[in-house]
Amino acid sequence: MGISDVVVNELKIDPAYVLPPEFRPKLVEGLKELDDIPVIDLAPLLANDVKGTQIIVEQVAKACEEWGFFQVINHGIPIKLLEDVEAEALKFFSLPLELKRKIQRTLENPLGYFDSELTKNVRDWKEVFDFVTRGKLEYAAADGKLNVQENKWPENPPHLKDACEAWKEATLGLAYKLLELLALSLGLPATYFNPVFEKEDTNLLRLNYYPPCPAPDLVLGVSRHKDSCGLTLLVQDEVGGLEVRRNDGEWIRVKPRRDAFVINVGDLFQVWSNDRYKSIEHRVVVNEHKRRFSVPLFINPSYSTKVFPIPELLDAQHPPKYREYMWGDCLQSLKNSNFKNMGAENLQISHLAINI
Ligand SMILES: O=C(O)CCC(=O)C(=O)O
Ligand SMILES: [Fe+2]
Repeated sequence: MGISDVVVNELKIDPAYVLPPEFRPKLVEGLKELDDIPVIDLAPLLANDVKGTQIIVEQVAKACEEWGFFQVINHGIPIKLLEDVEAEALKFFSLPLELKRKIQRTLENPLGYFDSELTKNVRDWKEVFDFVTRGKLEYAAADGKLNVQENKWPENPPHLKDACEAWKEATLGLAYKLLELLALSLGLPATYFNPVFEKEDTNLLRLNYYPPCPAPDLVLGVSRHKDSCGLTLLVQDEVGGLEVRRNDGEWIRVKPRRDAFVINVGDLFQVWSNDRYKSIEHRVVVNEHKRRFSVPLFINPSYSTKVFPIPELLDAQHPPKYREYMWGDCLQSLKNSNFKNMGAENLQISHLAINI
């Protein structure tokens, strides 16, 4: 029995949470807070200032090339909407487990409450509540059968749904503005991505609740991963814990800002941009004393969307680096691997890379 096993036993932590030593977080020491991810001020965009918006587009391009992550401020979304979501979420996550499990995620329907998500086959120190922004997911499975997965709202607290719906409306508006900035930053027409996301999107909104943890050096709130989606818009509370892997391999803590959204491009933008933009690994460190909340919105296309490098960005010097894949396959693989240990990685875009 190793030292960490003794600690795990003494702390009575389920070993399913405990990371292999090479993936454990370094706490405090080694934290590079000075080198923070870029912060982009959206005020000129909201004021329809054309010149100012052009500067934002350039900032977005640079941030996506260098970091894959940035924060936006002056985004126009009232903080009150977030406070309402957090207050209702706290009421929900404080309920006894058996009540929360009434709307538990299942293999058939991945929406609702879940406290046993796996990332990289290790259990995350978190509880989540998931819902899709369309109210339900509807798609034809591989055998042609129609699959319908409806949102599951708890009876208690009664206002969770209203608070989440108001948040959803506001953040979807911001997401569409960001998609336009991303299109422009790649030299494409502003509305290039709209058709991909307007029809039958599979957007997911998640409430992440990270309880205090007696052994934050042995576990993670979310293990290292890349978001397979198009775009993630995330708000976090003041506790902090989100870490982003810089291109030299160093983990950088994102300084929490109440007035900001943390934005990252997911795997879809890496493939569409043919590697110009990178989907970056990130993880969540938990806190011994404080609980933490975060609310990510994952912007996803329709189930049947075919994903491949954008032809306008390719030429003889820039041949495609990825084979085409269907977004729905990715979604399915992710759903299964989050739910149980498949003994292998879920579908990654690196599996689709063309070796040039
Ligand atoms: O809680 C956070 O800050 C990040 C969560 C995350 O990366 C995810 O849910 O994909
Ligand atoms: Fe993530």
